[in-house]
Amino acid sequence: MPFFDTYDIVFARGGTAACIIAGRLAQADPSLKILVTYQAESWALTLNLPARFLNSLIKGHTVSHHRSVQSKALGGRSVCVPSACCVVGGGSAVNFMIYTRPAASDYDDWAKLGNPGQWGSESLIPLARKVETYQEPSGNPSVHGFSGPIKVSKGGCDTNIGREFLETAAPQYDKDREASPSADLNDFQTINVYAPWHKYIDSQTGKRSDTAHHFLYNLANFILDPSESKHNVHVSTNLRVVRRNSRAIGVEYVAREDMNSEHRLQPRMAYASRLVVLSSGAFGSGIGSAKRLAEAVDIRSPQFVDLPGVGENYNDHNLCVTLYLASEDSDCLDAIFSGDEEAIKLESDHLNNGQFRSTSEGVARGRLRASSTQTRDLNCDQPRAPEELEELGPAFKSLQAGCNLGDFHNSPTGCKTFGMNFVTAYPKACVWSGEPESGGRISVTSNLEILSLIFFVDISIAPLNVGANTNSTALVIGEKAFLLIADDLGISLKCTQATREFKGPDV
Ligand SMILES: Cc1cc2nc3c(=O)[nH]c(=O)nc-3n(C[C@H](O)[C@H](O)[C@H](O)COP(=O)(O)OP(=O)(O)OC[C@H]3O[C@@H](n4cnc5c(N)ncnc54)[C@H](O)[C@@H]3O)c2cc1C
Repeated sequence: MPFFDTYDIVFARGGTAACIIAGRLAQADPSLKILVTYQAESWALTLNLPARFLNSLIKGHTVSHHRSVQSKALGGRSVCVPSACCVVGGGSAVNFMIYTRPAASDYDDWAKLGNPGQWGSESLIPLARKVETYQEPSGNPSVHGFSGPIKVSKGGCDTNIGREFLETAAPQYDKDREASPSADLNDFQTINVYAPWHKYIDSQTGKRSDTAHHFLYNLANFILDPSESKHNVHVSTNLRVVRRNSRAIGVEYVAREDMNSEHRLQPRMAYASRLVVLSSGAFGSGIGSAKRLAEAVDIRSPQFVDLPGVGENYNDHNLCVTLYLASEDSDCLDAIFSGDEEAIKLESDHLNNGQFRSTSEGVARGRLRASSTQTRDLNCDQPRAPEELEELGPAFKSLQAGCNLGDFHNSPTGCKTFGMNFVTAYPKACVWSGEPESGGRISVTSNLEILSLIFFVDISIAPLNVGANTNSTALVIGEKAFLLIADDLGISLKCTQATREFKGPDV
């Protein structure tokens, strides 16, 4: 016999964007009963030591690996695309913490696609400021925020290897571009400069700054244990969105406390009286073309909406990592990556501040389709136009030149370069194609007893990929969605509820 609970708002999965929305809603109206569901037992609690960011990737507990079909453009190889999986805070809890924002024109392109006034840079840059505390006193206040929950800093220290790169790469080997330790690559305008990358790291605590810690765990009315009913914001494990006829009515889940009890794996039903928010990142949303999903081997669950464009314009972003021999005294993370406990202890508070330039973004395209509940058909092959590859060429070359300098750190075997791809989005206007003016909202209001809306909010609603890493855009989407949802539900934006520094069992 299942248990039943009724909440005002139920989140199916809680990644970067979802934690912002849940946290802001709880702050705006502390009486709201909110449930955030996610799968399995991974909390962001123990993932906030920056220097160990590769651990979450390697272990595979918090990241799923999607392998593409073999691609001619990659010489017959396939790429492996990691994606946050089964962790509260999603990508913000497991990603590489690199703070890169897109050009303002990227957001303006979204507006031009039929979303005027709501999704251009004029509306979104204030939200990018709102979400952050930029811990550089020299930061330009027209583009950076100084009182938001997410902390951005240099990560604690400059490295000798990064300094040397800046001192030699541009002046000697890439005379077309400047190098400046103080240039701001994240002012939505600056391009073509060598400068340090900032990180989502709090310079005061030395810890990762993720949305789980700064929007959920620190809420005064948040608890880990939903059986303490006086609290209003809960997180629970293992879920399945349940629908009745054409409506989402809530989420079926297995509660944390049931995992080890006699009720083990007994499903509970969490009804949503006002809203279900589906926020599963680029690989998890489960929406798309009805025809394609019907073709998939074992996907039998009925669809809420038929959105044929979804998945057909997958964009990845490329990151070129150049390997070279460095002198023994270089600051690096090798000891930490190889598990040296002493080095881990020493470095526990700070991620070294690597400084390198990434190549152009968003050049590989393809498609991403569910082929069963377990597998996805990820194809990164088409169209990878020759002119796009040409764009990458000079970037590869200048990276190689910059890293293979006789007077810098010479590699006797020559420089080896390899490409890495990380998940960003499959951004063919999956939600906006239906209702551009509604900005990410799909209304399923017919004959409702309980639920009025289901809201899809994550990086996959971006109608075009951005020329940057995507966490900053997921943060902005979260802030924007909060405003839209609050407006829909008639929630006042006046914040009344206190937040606190999270004092949980972290590292
Ligand atoms: C390894 C890695 C490194 C990255 N590095 C950077 C970086 O340095 N800088 C940057 O700006 N961006 C980076 N990103 C990208 C950035 O983290 C994402 O763009 C951002 O997190 C997207 O937010 P979202 O809210 O759309 O979805 P997510 O944060 O991905 O949240 C989706 C949620 O759905 C859940 N979920 C999805 N599918 C399933 C499933 N099948 N079962 C159970 N749960 C599921 C996940 O647990 C997660 O909580 C990185 C991403 C990865 C994976």
